[in-house]
Amino acid sequence: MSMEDYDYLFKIVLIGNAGVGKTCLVRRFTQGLFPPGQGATIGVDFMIKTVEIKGEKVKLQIWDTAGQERFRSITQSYYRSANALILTYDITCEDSFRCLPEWLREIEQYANTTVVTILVGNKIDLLFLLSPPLPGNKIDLVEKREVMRQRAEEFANSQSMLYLETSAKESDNVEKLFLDLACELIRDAKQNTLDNNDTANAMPGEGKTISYLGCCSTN
Ligand SMILES: Nc1nc2c(ncn2[C@@H]2O[C@H](COP(=O)(O)OP(=O)(O)OP(=O)(O)O)[C@@H](O)[C@H]2O)c(=O)[nH]1
Repeated sequence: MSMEDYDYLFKIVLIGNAGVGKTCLVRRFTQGLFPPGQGATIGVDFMIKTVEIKGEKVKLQIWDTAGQERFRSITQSYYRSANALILTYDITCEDSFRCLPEWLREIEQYANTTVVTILVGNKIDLLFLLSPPLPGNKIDLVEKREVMRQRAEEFANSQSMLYLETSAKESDNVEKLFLDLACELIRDAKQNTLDNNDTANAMPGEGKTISYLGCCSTN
């Protein structure tokens, strides 16, 4: 691959429980669609999208991993070279939130110390579900959310992660998710060049912490 097509190349890996919407987030961002009847990912899959940020071409290599436990040993091997991880859960599924500490242990064990991690609560379009109204009744609004935003934000803060809520279905915050990550990675890369410190080749070690990331729009 020639360096001429882009200024930066970053590898982003999506992880999280099965069915939380990782594939749909990737498809929405890379292809602009919400795939109907999306089947479970087998092993890993990847897509590429090049974006332009402040006049610089950024090539994003996006790896979508299977959430199912039986693929864990395959997917773990993709953590190491990731520049960023998108840890995804489903805001309408408490179970997918409760598994987050388990995912964080995986990150600590397999990812690079310099990896940028963002927590994403997906499916915000399911916040309210319109149940079919009975004749003469008012339309019912049903709260589908099982994980309150504040709780998720507090968890993300405690783990020094950014937090974002998305809908792959309605396209809410999906562009923002990937573009903010790209901005953060560019900033890190520039900082590393300044420090003359090639963290891209850093080896994972014991007792890692997850690096804090600020967000493009806030700086
Ligand atoms: N309402 C709603 N449904 C979604 C959204 N994102 C994904 N889904 C649905 O959730 C189901 C699982 O989506 P996937 O993208 O396959 O989930 P995944 O996390 O990639 O699952 P694995 O590949 O098994 O790890 C599918 O039925 C999607 O249509 C969303 O933003 N809103």
